[in-house]
Amino acid sequence: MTTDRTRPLLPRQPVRWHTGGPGGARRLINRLRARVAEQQRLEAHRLLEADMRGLWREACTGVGLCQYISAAAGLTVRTPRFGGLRLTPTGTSFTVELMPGGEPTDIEAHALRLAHSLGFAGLRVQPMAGRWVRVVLFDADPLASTFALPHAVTGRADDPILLGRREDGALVEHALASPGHVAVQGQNGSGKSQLSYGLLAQLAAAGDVVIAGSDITGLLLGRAWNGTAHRPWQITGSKDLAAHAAHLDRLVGWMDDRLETMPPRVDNIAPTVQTPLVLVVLEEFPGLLRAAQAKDRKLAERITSAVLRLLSEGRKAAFRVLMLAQRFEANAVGGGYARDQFAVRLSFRVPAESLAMLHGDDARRLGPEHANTEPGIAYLSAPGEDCVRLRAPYVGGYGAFCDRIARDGRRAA
Ligand SMILES: Nc1ncnc2c1ncn2[C@@H]1O[C@H](COP(=O)(O)OP(=O)(O)OP(=O)(O)O)[C@@H](O)[C@H]1O
Repeated sequence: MTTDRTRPLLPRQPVRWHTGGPGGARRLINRLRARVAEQQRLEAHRLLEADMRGLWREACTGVGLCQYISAAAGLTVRTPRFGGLRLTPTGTSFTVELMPGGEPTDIEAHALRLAHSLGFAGLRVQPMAGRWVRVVLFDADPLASTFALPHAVTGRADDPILLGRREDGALVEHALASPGHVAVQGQNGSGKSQLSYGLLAQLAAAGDVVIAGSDITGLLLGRAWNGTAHRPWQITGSKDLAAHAAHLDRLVGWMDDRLETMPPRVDNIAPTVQTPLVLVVLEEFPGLLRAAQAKDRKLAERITSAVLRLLSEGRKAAFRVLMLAQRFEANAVGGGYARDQFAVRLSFRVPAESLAMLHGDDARRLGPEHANTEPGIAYLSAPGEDCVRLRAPYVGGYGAFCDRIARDGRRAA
């Protein structure tokens, strides 16, 4: 038997790598390089994660999203716990455990300032299982790019029309037949007209919708609608304000007829071709009221009371109001009661105070940033949509709107 001790000493052989020839050597080197690259990537990820964890903690403390805990060693700060960082080709996100008693809205409330502290343009919070949420970071505002209104039109009042696109890319729609008047506010050049062009262009062809209303500017309603079935129900211009009051009275009369002739056991008229949904558009309504007040106080009261009646009783009679104003101050739109009647509320760029006025105190935190937002970006509050930020579709210039109405506007029978 040969043991190690008895085995004859052989000359030392050089170590040989079994690489399978020159091609095999290249493969091996490539594998080693890939492994080194992967280790470097993991190390870089670990360092970035540690940086982000530190920044998150500092940012949360900075905005007051923290709890101070008194321990034997002194005062410590607790912030929502950073979990893991995820880097994908589509973006950066990380998980966070909410603090005891915390809600995702606590993070949303400071979204912009937290995102800026982390070096990003914005963030969104996605609830996960249990107390965990995912914080998704944006390099650029997802609503920064314009999107064109598709060429589709709705055929019926209960078909949804497009209001805009949310930050996550989902489309926000609204069926006019669903109960609820629509309020739109925004400073000059903030995007009210574009939104209105889009809404009216989508509805212009519907057989069971009449687009009526008052427009002192004569741009949204009026000339563009010549030859359509809608035009006789529209009044424009600022010369004859009494005509606006008379026209609104006429619409109230139409509503009253419907309420009086409501079939038994029915308390809500469903729009049909015979009893169409009447969309009463009030373009720059505070301007109409101001002009009427300057002329004759009684005229302003008459206009206010007609609009109040349309707002408070219109829903049952298939009347909906779309009111546009720079600011929805109570005294500018016919009082706080009038303002309360709007279920769907959209705010383009407005001062922070105006945002809270239309969307409630919860919207106050969004005010400073929204006061400088780009044209076309709005906050929407509606049943099922709690102060959602969206981008309204872009129709094009005024000419493009006129072309759409000329092409799609329902013709008089
Ligand atoms: N949804 C949008 N997408 C892209 N650009 C928009 C959008 N809305 C508005 N804009 C840009 O902003 C400009 C002003 O918009 P718009 O005329 O709708 O504002 P407005 O609030 O109606 O202003 P005013 O009260 O002066 O009539 C448009 O000409 C367009 O360039």
